Amino acid sequence: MSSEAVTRIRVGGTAGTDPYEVLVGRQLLGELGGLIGTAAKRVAVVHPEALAETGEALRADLAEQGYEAVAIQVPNAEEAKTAEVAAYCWKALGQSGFTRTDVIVGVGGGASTDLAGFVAATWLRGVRWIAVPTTVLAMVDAAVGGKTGINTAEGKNLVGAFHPPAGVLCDLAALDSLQTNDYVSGLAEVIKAGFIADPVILDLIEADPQAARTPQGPHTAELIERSIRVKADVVSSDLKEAGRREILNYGHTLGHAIEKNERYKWRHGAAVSVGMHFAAELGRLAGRLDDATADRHRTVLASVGLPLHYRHDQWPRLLENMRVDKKSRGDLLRFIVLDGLAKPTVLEGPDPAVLLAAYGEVAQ
Ligand SMILES: NC(=O)c1ccc[n+]([C@@H]2O[C@H](COP(=O)([O-])OP(=O)(O)OC[C@H]3O[C@@H](n4cnc5c(N)ncnc54)[C@H](O)[C@@H]3O)[C@@H](O)[C@H]2O)c1
Ligand SMILES: O=C(O)C(=O)C[C@@H](O)[C@H](O)[C@H](O)COP(=O)(O)O
Ligand SMILES: [Zn+2]
Repeated sequence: MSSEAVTRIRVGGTAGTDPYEVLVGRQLLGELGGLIGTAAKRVAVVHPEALAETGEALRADLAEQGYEAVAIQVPNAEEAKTAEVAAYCWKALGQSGFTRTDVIVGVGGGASTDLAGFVAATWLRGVRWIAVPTTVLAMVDAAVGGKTGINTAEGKNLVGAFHPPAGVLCDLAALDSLQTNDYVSGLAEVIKAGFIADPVILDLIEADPQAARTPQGPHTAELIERSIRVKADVVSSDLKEAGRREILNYGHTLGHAIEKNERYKWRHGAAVSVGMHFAAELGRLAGRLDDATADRHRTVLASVGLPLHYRHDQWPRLLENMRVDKKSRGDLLRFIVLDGLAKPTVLEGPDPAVLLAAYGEVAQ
């Protein structure tokens, strides 16, 4: 992809939802004014501490364009996804007289865009918002599809709303300042998209895993765009997770349980990586998944430096945590597993002995 090229990926527009575009390229912030539109008087830029300069530059730019622009700085990472931080944002909006025609811009990683989207979904029962994701994970997954939310003491993303953005601007230049572990964490969702829908993603990573770990890798834009297309396709057909959208939860049942167990100090992608390893072993032991595809999980995840294992003594706590997973129905645990490469399906109420055996492969 040349530095000038912009890829536009359409999302939604079905079943009464408004369509929007995900733009992938460089120097995309010129698109922001058009997305905000002329009805808005005020714009709130929600950004994490790590992007204080970016947030302020955006605010100043919007102010120059004539908007009453405020920057709302929130904590980095999962510390932003709390009721207290949401309340802080509501207060800032209230104090600036934010009305239904005004617009929120959520800048940052998935934690920031989840929070900003949730604040947009709840303020005045829903205002327009635009996502400016700045991590791989937020570009390929969190900022697309309208799942917004925060965590509670009882679990991950337990409070939230489906509230799609009006547009998503993925400026690849933002990735240059990411720490390596944050970059790599995002690759877990890229690899997820590979296993559930687009195996070319896996081929591209396997061709040069070291290059895939950096924004300078030759396939960065293609990996990001392919993953976005997977997500866009799924959420366009099932925005509110009535069925098919559950496949995007591959690896997340155990992954979210690990995140809660670690008090959200692990990156989401790292936990999902262990969760995908577990889901692969579960699929294998349930007689669904062939050995080669199950083994491929270990090799491709490990090749980019993602974790495969978790503490052996934690199974009872993880099992407890998994009960509040959103795919659970009553006491029935439900997992996404693969029937084969790119053939995701639901495994309902697996035998507890099979679950334990699958965890045995992951435990260390
Ligand atoms: N809504 C969804 O559909 C969806 C999908 C996947 C994940 N998520 C959520 O996304 C979150 C994880 O997102 P993440 O992996 O982006 O982590 P993150 O948002 O926690 O960001 C990681 C760290 O990088 C910093 N950062 C962000 N952009 C930066 C940049 N360009 N340069 C330097 N530092 C930067 C952040 O401030 C943070 O400290 C989790 O809360 C997860 O639940 C949501
Ligand atoms: O968009 C979805 O749907 C997903 O499941 C994508 C996941 O990567 C993401 O982590 C999502 O936030 C998990 O949703 P949850 O409903 O299990 O909280
Ligand atoms: Zn995820």
